[in-house]
Amino acid sequence: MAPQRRAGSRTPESGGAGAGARAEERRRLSSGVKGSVQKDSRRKWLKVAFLLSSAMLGYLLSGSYLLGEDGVTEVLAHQGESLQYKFIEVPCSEDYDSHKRFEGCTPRKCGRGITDAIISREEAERIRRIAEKGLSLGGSDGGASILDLHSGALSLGKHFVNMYRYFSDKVHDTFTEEDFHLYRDVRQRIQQKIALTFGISSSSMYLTKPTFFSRINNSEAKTTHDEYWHPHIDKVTYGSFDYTSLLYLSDYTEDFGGGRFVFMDEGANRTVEPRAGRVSFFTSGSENLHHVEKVHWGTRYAITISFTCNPDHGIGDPVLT
Ligand SMILES: O=C(O)CCC(=O)C(=O)O
Ligand SMILES: [Fe+2]
Repeated sequence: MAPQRRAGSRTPESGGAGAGARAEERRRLSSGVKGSVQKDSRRKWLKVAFLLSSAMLGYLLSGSYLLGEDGVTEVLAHQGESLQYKFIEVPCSEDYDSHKRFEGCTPRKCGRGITDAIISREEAERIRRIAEKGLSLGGSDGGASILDLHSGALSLGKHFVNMYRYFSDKVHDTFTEEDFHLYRDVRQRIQQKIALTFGISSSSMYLTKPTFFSRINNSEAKTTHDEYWHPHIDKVTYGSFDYTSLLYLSDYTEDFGGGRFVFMDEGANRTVEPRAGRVSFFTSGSENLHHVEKVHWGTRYAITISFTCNPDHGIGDPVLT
């Protein structure tokens, strides 16, 4: 080591006064060695700490976890991955206690599921075309337009119209029976997946309203109906919902930027990146508080299909009227 080499070159003495000098030199050498050992071990620890923190940062930035302003952001489903099935159980909130309970349907098990395996990309594209056709009749002045095939509600400027009445002459040229069959088929498959996941009978749950296509772009909001980004609880917002499902009809980062779905948990945001054909479903109480990020560019299409346990709040599949 450099200090020893330097000291060694300066120790030619022997015996007498030289002994004291050597003792002094040994002490100096020994303290030099100790100092250098200490420095060495400090360096080693610094290296270990650096490697550990780099590994941690790498992990956090690897795409599954990111540190955001509100703590940790975890991606539950990346747009680029095809997910067979993923389920995350969360404790049920007490929200269901303040409503009439329907044993065998009202959630006892709560959580979130995501699957890319029950609706194909081709089917998603066909459904998206239904949305495009319908919404081409109207559309909001702001960034969020909806079309509800059941009630006929369609965004038009700053309001809604009943498409079946307002565009009665055009509706039959716009949609086909096949479109409505596809909706029913998709609704049934999602309903079965939800029933299987939560251990309930598919026949104990009913489609409920509103059930709607959404089209979102980055136009400035003109009315509160355009403000889709607020955190909310579906059971509070929509009343009858017990199980919410979302079928995505376009792709995050390919068709639009922003617009991820975010579960807002204490200390963590958990996101679902939209992917055409991806179904995300969850129990509708406050255990699944969520919001949609603002869309920065492009156009985002999705459809909300939800279910209730209360037969009085059930609706039939949309029909071409
Ligand atoms: O489009 C989405 O991802 C979510 C929409 C939503 O939260 C809702 O319809 O209640
Ligand atoms: Fe919602």
